[in-house]
Amino acid sequence: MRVSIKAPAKINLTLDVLSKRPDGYHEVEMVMTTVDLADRVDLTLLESRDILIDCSASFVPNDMRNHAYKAAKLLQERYSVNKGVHIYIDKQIPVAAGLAGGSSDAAATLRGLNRLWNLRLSLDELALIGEEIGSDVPFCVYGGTALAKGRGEKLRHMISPTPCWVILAKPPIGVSTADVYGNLRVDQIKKHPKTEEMLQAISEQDFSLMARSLGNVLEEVTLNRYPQVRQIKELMLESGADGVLMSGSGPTVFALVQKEAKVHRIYNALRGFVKDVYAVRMLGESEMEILD
Ligand SMILES: C[C@](O)(CO)[C@H](O)COP(=O)(O)OP(=O)(O)OC[C@H]1O[C@@H](n2ccc(N)nc2=O)[C@H](O)[C@@H]1O
Ligand SMILES: Nc1ncnc2c1ncn2[C@@H]1O[C@H](COP(=O)(O)OP(=O)(O)OP(=O)(O)O)[C@@H](O)[C@H]1O
Repeated sequence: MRVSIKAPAKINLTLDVLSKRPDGYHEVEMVMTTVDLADRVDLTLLESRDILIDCSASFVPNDMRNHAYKAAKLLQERYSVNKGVHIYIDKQIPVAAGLAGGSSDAAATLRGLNRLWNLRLSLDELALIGEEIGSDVPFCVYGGTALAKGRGEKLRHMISPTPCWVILAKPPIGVSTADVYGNLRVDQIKKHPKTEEMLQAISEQDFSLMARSLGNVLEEVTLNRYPQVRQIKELMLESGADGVLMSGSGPTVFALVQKEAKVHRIYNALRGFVKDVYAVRMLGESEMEILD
């Protein structure tokens, strides 16, 4: 028996940091949404309790360090499951990019194993388990669009933003999320994003307000360290993007574009500069489908 699950990337439309917590995490307030750039996670039932993992990208760990492996192990132990699984990840989302690729693979594994192992858990129960793997995993369990608080696990689900194009460009550097948060001085943040305006833009389906309300306090940390990220932002804006922002801790930068006619121009301008460029659509929650 086998199930295949779509594991989409996320972008942060806003990312604000409110304080540093005693546990080392940061209290955040951020608006996240899924986009149509996705890994595929194939789960094949094993009659033994083995958890085996393979990935199409050789540089992704294929052992207990993989977030999908952690998800399977946690579920198996928590619910005393006497079956196992072979996990295959067809990697399409760039790694260590600020797009939550590993978190989405873990979330897809939770959703898929819920079916494969017949656990009958709710999405809320899966999200609680996801919290133990990483701060972005609960959001990835549901997908769609949400306001996230706490360390990222407290979610308020929202309708999807008005449809638009998202052009993603990743420079050839990997960024550690822990390093970026570690280099942020919360008391010295110059400009906090206007989260309320972003929420209004989404609920009123106002594209131009959404493009104007983009903001991410981690951007300054990564931009100062990696000038290529700033260059990509400038190139996107010069080529006609309606709004531009770094996603998560970076280094991926995304452009929001309403008119399809502009997409090719921006895509081509970026391809002359970096290899990893994608033009995709935002995803609604109904598209978080199991493939077979
Ligand atoms: C940057 C974002 O991707 C935006 O969505 C998330 O805030 C990070 O989510 P993530 O990669 O799932 O993060 P985790 O795996 O939970 O944490 C990685 C590291 O990032 C830092 N971290 C993460 C989340 C948070 N709210 N505060 C933090 O300070 C911590 O140092 C932590 O050790
Ligand atoms: N299934 C997986 N896919 C990608 N990376 C994984 C996976 N499992 C573990 N990792 C490890 O996690 C690290 C971060 O990868 P990932 O692609 O999830 O980062 P990210 O997109 O920056 O995440 P986030 O946006 O949540 O901070 C990588 O260095 C990789 O070694």
